[in-house]
Amino acid sequence: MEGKSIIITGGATGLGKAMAMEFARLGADIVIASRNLENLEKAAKEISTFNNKVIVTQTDVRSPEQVEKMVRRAVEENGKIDILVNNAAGNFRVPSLDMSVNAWNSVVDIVLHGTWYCSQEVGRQMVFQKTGGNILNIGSTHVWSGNPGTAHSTAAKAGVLALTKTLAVEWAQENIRVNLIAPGPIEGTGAAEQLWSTPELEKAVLNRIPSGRMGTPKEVAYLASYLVSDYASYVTGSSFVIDGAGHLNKGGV
Ligand SMILES: CCCCCCCCCCC/C=C/C(=O)SCCNC(=O)CCNC(=O)[C@H](O)C(C)(C)COP(=O)(O)OP(=O)(O)OC[C@H]1O[C@@H](n2cnc3c(N)ncnc32)[C@H](O)[C@@H]1OP(=O)(O)O
Ligand SMILES: NC(=O)C1=CN([C@@H]2O[C@H](COP(=O)(O)OP(=O)(O)OC[C@H]3O[C@@H](n4cnc5c(N)ncnc54)[C@H](OP(=O)(O)O)[C@@H]3O)[C@@H](O)[C@H]2O)C=CC1
Repeated sequence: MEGKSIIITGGATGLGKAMAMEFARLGADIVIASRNLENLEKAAKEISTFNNKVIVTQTDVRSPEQVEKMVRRAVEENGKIDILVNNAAGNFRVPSLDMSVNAWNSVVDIVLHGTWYCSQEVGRQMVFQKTGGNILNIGSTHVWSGNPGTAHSTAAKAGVLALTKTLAVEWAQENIRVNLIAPGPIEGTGAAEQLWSTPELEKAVLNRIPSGRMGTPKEVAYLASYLVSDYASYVTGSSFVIDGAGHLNKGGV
């Protein structure tokens, strides 16, 4: 990945940070983008231990203007963009019947609209560069299994899956690959804080995973590294589940 310029939204924490660390270890220059500047700067220090260029940009992906600024900054600093990882997301548990309009909108805005704003802006830049490139979206297995309590996130991630397939077909002629990773529960992440913060919930989640454990951020980062690398040069429009067979487990008798 030497010389590659990579933007990772939500790159200061959880899976985003794990991907940023692994891509940096492999030689890439990294741009991490999210809202909390303190988190961004702390993560940048860790990522830069690999001696690469690490840029932070305080960006709310719900704002097309801020996304445009993020892309301009990445191009000014690195001269180009090779890879975008749409990882930023919001989620929390709330019964559908109690969910406020604002609660629905905040998650759909971050997950679906944010992914779209970033993809369109970066896609235009890649076409302008005439270099091709690739986009990796972070989805979720709950698109297929459903997940009571997170209707906003489930619906938005389903939109991201459909967008992945559509852009892969539309932008293949521009040599832009678009793929998706669908993780199941991964330990030590924002999802853990938001979705299984009590021992009871954690146990319920673990009980549904045939592999008997949650995934680790590094395991997701390794899959991401393959997908954004040239080893995956003929892979586009695909989604990759990484969940210890969790979404296949219907309980049995
Ligand atoms: C059995 C357990 C289930 C196991 C499942 C296993 C499968 C795993 C699948 C996981 C898939 C996806 C995972 C993830 O995406 S995890 C990402 C987690 N990280 C984050 O969420 C970090 C970022 N989050 C946030 O910034 C916030 O949580 C938020 C998304 C809310 C956005 O912040 P913002 O500042 O924009 O929003 P507000 O605070 O102003 O709130 C907006 C409205 O939303 C209402 N709200 C917020 N939190 C809750 C809550 N916990 N319950 C109910 N409603 C909530 C808030 O009240 C606002 O609405 P109102 O104005 O009407 O009050
Ligand atoms: N961990 C898991 O088990 C699973 C995770 N996923 C997906 O993996 C990805 C990473 O999740 P995870 O690491 O768990 O969670 P985190 O909470 O650690 O990461 C989410 C990141 O998104 C950023 N973010 C949230 N809202 C915005 C916004 N409006 N603009 C810019 N950045 C934003 C947050 O930073 P800030 O708040 O500072 O903006 C944060 O860094 C997400 O797409 C999630 O849906 C999917 C399935 C399972």
